[in-house]
Amino acid sequence: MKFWKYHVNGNDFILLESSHKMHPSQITMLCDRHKGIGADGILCVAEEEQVRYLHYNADGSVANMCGNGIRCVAHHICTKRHLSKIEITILGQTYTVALNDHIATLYAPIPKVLEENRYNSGVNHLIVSAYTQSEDDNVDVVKYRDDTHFEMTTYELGVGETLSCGTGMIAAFYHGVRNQLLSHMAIGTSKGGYNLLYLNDDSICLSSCVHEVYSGNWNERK
Ligand SMILES: N[C@H](CCC[C@H](N)C(=O)O)C(=O)O
Repeated sequence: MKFWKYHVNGNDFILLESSHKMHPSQITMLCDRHKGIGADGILCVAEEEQVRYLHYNADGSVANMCGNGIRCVAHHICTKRHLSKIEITILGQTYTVALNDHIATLYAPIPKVLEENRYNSGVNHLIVSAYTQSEDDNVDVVKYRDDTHFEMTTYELGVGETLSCGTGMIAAFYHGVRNQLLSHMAIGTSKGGYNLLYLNDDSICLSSCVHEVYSGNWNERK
């Protein structure tokens, strides 16, 4: 089966044009960085009139949303269909992504505030200043540098530490704005690179470069 390898700021994915459910053992094998292709997750894209996709974490679990993965899907489809904007559905929720050259902008709804430092920006994020373990949340260790800059390290459910996280960026940015630590536009940096974030009346824009690294054939073994 043909696959494409994508990343946004080092959060990397194997993209498959397939609507078949995958078995966890196939997922862990493909995401294995020594014995497989190697990735933080798999994006299974069903190309109907409305583009839908499923996001699998490297451990085989399903993620409800991924701010970086959805921008890789958008890049893939927009490039193929010569579009500059697309709507993509993941588990019944539809998001808009715009593509300008290789820069993808996700228009995400304002995160739900679950607790003072817990948000749902598609998936749950706990915003902390020093690492704490959580079974139910992605954990973002955030340092707010000044009112337009913050730095973040994310420990993701189903993956572990990643080089960047889109929904984490959105949650950390919104937390910063709510607590008067950030203005309505900021740059969020993680080990893998940076995003530009902007707060509108009813959405948060998240912009960064998407990279298609290579494509190849996966030899499915029985
Ligand atoms: N890397 C993703 C988040 C995936 C979250 C996932 N690991 C989970 O909650 O299961 C992002 O860019 O938003």
